[in-house]
Amino acid sequence: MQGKIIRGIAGFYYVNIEQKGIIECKAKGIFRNRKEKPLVGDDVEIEILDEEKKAGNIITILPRKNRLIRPAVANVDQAVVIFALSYPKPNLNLLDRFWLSMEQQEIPTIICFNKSDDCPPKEAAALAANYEKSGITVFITSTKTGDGIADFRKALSGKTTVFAGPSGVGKSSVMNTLFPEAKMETGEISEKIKRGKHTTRHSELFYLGEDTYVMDTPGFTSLELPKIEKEEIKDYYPEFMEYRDQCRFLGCVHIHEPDCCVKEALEQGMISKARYENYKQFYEEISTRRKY
Ligand SMILES: Nc1nc2c(ncn2[C@@H]2O[C@H](COP(=O)(O)OP(=O)(O)OP(=O)(O)O)[C@@H](O)[C@H]2O)c(=O)[nH]1
Ligand SMILES: [Zn+2]
Repeated sequence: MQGKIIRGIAGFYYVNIEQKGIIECKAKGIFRNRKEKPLVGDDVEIEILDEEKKAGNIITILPRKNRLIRPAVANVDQAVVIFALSYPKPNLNLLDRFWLSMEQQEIPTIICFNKSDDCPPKEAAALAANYEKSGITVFITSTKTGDGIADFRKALSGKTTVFAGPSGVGKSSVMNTLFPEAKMETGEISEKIKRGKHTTRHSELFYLGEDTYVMDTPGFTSLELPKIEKEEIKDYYPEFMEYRDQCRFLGCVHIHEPDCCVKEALEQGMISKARYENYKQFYEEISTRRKY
């Protein structure tokens, strides 16, 4: 029987089986011998030992698509970074950092700007456009009015998604609004998520029905840039792509070089100034970091 590990505590792994529920499993000795440790998010093959007690054994870990270190989770389909449109004011530098860090790990990332009820629609649309121009998917939502929730929900359906965002942007509210039935099934999802966040360090997936899983990560206020070369950062900016072959220098990083088409596009307003300024800052940050 096949399922997914949703949490692991003290040698027990809790495996969710579609239509059947959660089975408490032990990992058989073979894994310990091979130093192969099951991870939250792993798809596993299990055998049921006791139907009534819902107890079983993990027999095989199916091949992992990917794994994140922080939070520790396997088989992530995508990440969602949530910011509020009003309060706390969106920190776009942090947003771009997060996006860069996820993309570098090959995890597709989408953006959710919440609290649209508290922001002039024009302002929200302009902000979203900066990212959409770069080929990034943006959802604008409000848990107060329900704006954008149905579309956002579709984007999560059937996937395993890691949520991240600073404290107070409405992560718990969004999850509760997206999946009210999960709230009923699992008790207070927001309470559970909060508890997981503040009192324990282990990661936990929440099953929201129909092969849909989410994981909340602790609200972050800063984020170290991933370990990449400064010359590589530009490759994570899809909006630079169409210009890069036109720059005078091969391998132009679009900062100090003459005849740089990215800088020209910036001056003509084709590229978001905020995104570019963050790019420059990341470049400089990595340059100085490499001196140490
Ligand atoms: N105006 C407005 N307020 C919202 C919206 N969504 C959430 N809030 C409010 O924002 C505050 C924070 O919401 P939470 O859901 O607790 O935010 P969180 O991101 O989970 O916060 P942490 O648990 O601290 O990480 C609460 O007072 C919510 O009522 C929204 O769409 N519009
Ligand atoms: Zn250039």
